Amino acid sequence: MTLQTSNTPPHILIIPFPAQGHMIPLLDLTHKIATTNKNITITILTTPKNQTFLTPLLNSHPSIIHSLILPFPSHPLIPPGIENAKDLPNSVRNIMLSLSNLHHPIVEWFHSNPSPPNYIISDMFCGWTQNLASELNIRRLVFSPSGAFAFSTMCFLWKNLPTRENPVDENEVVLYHDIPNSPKYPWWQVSPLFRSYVSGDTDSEKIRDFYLSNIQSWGLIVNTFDEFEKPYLDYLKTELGHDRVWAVGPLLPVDDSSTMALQRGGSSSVSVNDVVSWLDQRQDKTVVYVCFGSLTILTKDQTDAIASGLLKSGVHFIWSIKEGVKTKNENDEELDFEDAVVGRGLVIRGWAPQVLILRHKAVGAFLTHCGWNSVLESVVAGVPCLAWPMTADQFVDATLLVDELKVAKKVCEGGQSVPDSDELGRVLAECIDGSGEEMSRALKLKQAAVDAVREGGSSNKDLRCLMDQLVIRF
Ligand SMILES: O=c1ccn([C@@H]2O[C@H](COP(=O)(O)OP(=O)(O)O[C@H]3O[C@H](CO)[C@@H](O)[C@H](O)[C@H]3O)[C@@H](O)[C@H]2O)c(=O)[nH]1
Repeated sequence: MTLQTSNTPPHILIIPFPAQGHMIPLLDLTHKIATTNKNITITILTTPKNQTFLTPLLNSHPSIIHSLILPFPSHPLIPPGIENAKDLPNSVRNIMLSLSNLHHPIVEWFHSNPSPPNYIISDMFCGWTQNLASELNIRRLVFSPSGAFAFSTMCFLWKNLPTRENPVDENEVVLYHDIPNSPKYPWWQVSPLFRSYVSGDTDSEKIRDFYLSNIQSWGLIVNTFDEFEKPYLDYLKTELGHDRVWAVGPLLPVDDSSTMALQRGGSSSVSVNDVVSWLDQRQDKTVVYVCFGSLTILTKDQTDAIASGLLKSGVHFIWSIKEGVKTKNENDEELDFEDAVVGRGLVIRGWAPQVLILRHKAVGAFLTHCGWNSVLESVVAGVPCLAWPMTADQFVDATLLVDELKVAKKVCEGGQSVPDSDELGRVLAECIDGSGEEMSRALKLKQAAVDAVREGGSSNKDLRCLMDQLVIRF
């Protein structure tokens, strides 16, 4: 590829995927890039309903970062007004397909721009931007909000297209034979995006093309760090056939009182001061934080089992949950769960200030679905996890935490599974009694994460190396 050259500093077009677990880390990366090189110009592509998520970033870097707002392309299966997976969690695949129709509007914008971008950095769910970058004669870097292990499994699946011998056996094992440690998972734990692939189907082939395009991208930026996932980062370099793989994580704001930290992915639905003062009244490492990310919708049975497990455990807890939870008192009368646990539990309906909660010294464990951002946030906080992987990359993430690094215990698995509330209550009580070895390992891992992003640390070096490449190559 012969690139256009210019004397002006580079201009980067950032294309996030509209789901909180994807937008949050890419916006964190954008913040880091803008902080590292103040001569750069950055444009972030968004659609009208997602633009508010950019506000803290635009306010922090008004002369560097700008937004490009394009209408959300309609899709027959996405109701009008829905532009973010958080509002329709099962729509991720359709949103991927729909967003690819932004190709032409972006080409038009590019050609009308006096200083158009020299690079695209786009989410791994926006594989269509690889063709876009080729057409514009610029380079694309794919951003993985998932870890290197998870990204490796996705490359493997879409390249090799493993199938089942018995097409109705959900337990048939998929062996990722060339990935380090030769991991294997039953079919039902394989990415649903891959499981929905039907050879020859137009949309399925588009999704496959998106993933194969990720593999062809000029560079790969992963929200992870060397000490956490080195074998998988090395594997990716071999697999992609080049060294332009940068591990720049954990991409978390360092200062938790900054607006960037407090408004990650949305404003808290409760007063942050109230949450902090509630936590301040608890002893160190006695509170369990419960949250399953931005997309999980628990069934009633799951919600009831968690509520009952929390009641039986006797632990202090914060539970961030979308739906309301009911329970019964000793007279068998129904009441709001939050009213039944006053003094012991805080129920946050909506959006919780997760990073701030995890970093509070009162928090001793995190019951999580193992979404990659939650994983990194717990690692940075030094909080051991109780893992309940449900879907997507979460089984792979749980393997890393539970089996490889041993900083978590598995309590349940599967998006439809319902834990036994007695057992859950017992594990919840045990996890904060100080007897587990997970805590000391979690503290060591925390140190490694903190060191990675420190001046001279592996992620800090990778970020600088990435920035140098962007400036020099341009
Ligand atoms: O009340 C809440 C709930 C969530 N969060 C934040 O939202 C993000 C959630 O991200 P993550 O933990 O990764 O979960 P998901 O939202 O489920 O993320 C999707 O995207 C991730 C990155 O690819 C994948 O690892 C997950 O499996 C996938 O479900 C985290 O930063 C949380 O701190 C809050 O701040 N408050």
